[in-house]
Amino acid sequence: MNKLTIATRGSKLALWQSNHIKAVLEEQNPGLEVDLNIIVTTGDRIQDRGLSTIGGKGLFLKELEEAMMRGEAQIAVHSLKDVPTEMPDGLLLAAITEREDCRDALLSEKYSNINSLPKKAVVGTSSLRRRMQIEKLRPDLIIKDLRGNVDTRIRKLKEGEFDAIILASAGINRLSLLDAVKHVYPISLEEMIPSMGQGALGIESINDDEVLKIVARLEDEYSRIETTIERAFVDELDGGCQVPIGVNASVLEDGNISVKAILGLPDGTEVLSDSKITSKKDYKSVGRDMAQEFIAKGAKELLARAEAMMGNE
Ligand SMILES: NCc1[nH]cc(CCC(=O)O)c1CC(=O)O
Repeated sequence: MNKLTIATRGSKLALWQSNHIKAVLEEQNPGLEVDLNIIVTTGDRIQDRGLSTIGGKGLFLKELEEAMMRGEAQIAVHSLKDVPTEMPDGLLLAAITEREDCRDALLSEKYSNINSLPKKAVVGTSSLRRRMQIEKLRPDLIIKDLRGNVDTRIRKLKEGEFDAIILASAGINRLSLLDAVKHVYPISLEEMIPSMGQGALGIESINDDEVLKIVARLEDEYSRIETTIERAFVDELDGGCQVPIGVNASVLEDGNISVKAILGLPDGTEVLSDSKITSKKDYKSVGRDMAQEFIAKGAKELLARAEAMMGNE
């Protein structure tokens, strides 16, 4: 094989990620030429409504997957957190890369962390998961919807529409935006649990031995273990990426795994959360087991109520 095409969205972050994988693949496979096929997805086109109100899974993937099915690309590079837990027939989540910082970050021109935000400060996020957790920490803040790609969100912060916004650290680091905003505060996992897969790239591939062999070298063992737990948890709860669920698994220095999860109402008034340390040998079952414990405590009912609230927003 001497040529491989990556289907990619055209946002700065998507292009950075795809170009990064292109560079790694070309380095690992001398003689291989990798090119990008840039495609506009439904998620990119719909900018006026909160994505959480549109519903539907995989809004950022559909057109990329269709291009792969038509043979116009062999792989797609995604932020793993945007990849639904169920893959379409014929396509595989062939590799999961080493994680960037998986935490969320608070960005502000005025305040250096969550505690120093004054009462009624306006915080921007369109993520129900982030909203739920910031409301739980600081019910006195005002949360306002914030859509758009990373650049747009930072511009709106700088224009003064918000006192602070929340973004994924991974996106900020990849786009070298640490200096674009005065304060970038990484929110600890104790304060805010990230989304499943946050910080990792998922390489989606056609089911072709030659392609799979090339892609397999992008795989990171710990990243696969951690995100397998996170994705199993969300899958068992039937949640997509637009639901208020935070879940994180982290392999610790001693080889055990710390797992934390939270879900509830987007206004933070009712949440279920849990954290545990588990052995690495249980990684295939721990996500589903933990989800079942949440379900026994009423998680499904809570998520149904969360969904009903979203519809009314
Ligand atoms: N929701 C969009 C999205 N998908 C992936 C990232 C960041 C990169 C990552 O988490 O891997 C972002 C931006 C954000 O949430 O701030």
